[in-house]
Amino acid sequence: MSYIKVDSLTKQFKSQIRRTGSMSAFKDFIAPRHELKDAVKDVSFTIDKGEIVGYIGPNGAGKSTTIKMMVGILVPTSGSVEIGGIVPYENRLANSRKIGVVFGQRTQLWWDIPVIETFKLMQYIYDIPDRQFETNIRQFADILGIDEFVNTPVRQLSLGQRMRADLCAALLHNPEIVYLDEPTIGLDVDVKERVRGFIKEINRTRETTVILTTHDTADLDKLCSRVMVIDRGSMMYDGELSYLKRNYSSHEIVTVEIESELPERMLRARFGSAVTLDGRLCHVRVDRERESSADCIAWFIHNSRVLDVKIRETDIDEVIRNMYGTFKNAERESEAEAQ
Ligand SMILES: Nc1ncnc2c1ncn2[C@@H]1O[C@H](COP(=O)(O)OP(=O)(O)OP(=O)(O)O)[C@@H](O)[C@H]1O
Repeated sequence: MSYIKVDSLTKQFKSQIRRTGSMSAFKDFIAPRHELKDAVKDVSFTIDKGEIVGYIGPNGAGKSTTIKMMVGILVPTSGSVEIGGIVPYENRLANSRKIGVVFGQRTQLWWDIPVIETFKLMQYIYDIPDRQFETNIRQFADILGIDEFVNTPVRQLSLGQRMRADLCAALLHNPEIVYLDEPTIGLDVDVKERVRGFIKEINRTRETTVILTTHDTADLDKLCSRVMVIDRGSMMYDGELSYLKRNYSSHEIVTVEIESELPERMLRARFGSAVTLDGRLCHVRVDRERESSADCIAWFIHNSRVLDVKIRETDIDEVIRNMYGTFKNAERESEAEAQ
């Protein structure tokens, strides 16, 4: 049976319509006009216990609004949410014991006190037994490497240190679900890896359900096999990440390091403007409709001594743009057929 059930969820916000023309500001002040906008429109999905699901979409798509209804901060205009038998916005206290939340751009830690004191406050608020508290701190400190700054006041932490402390704080009470909003934004590569490793480990060992919003393709690759894509409030896709990438990723960037530089003329003759040169590094934008990365690499191997090869896939925002473009074209075609 599904652990999270979201059914026909809709949230409308009232926003003011601004007039234009003479005296518009005055008219807006005297007689404001409003309209209702759907931030989330008829969204339905279910999630099983222990799943890691990526919830992705462009800015303003409706991700945070959905999450806010799932954590109980916002009440839906219509539709429903049920999490482990609890309706979050009707029973916020019971729901808050089940969930942990991390927002990459904000912190829930107390700014002026050392990290460990913040953790102790969490222990008090959630009434965490000493043994659980100590075991968790030890385990989280090991994976996240927080020992070195656990006595430092939060305001003196770097972004990467703060994010690790935030993750730790959000999981001390053993929540059944964690909502992670851009947990790796702005972090360096090592810290990103630590954070991803931690999320994976918590999911594997504790069966914690993870709902992750991110614009970082690597987060999705490393953590989620299932993604839900929302755009303009509506669910566009719910399924395998691999399917999405296979079908809507238009290109890859192949970077080849060669032992000695090739003549630019020769590279242009083969790849045209798709190649960018950076000394012995050649970056080629491979259009997947026209050729494969393997063909591109084979050409370099044939014409030079190749030292290293890296392939970078299309980022997730572009995948979504491509998907959205395909849907729009299909819509236009079916409208044309109907006429
Ligand atoms: N309190 C509010 N009042 C009015 N409109 C709002 C409110 N909160 C969100 N919106 C609008 O609802 C839409 C969805 O916003 P939401 O924050 O859910 O998007 P998002 O997908 O989380 O975007 P981002 O990736 O930028 O965080 C946007 O058009 C936003 O302007």
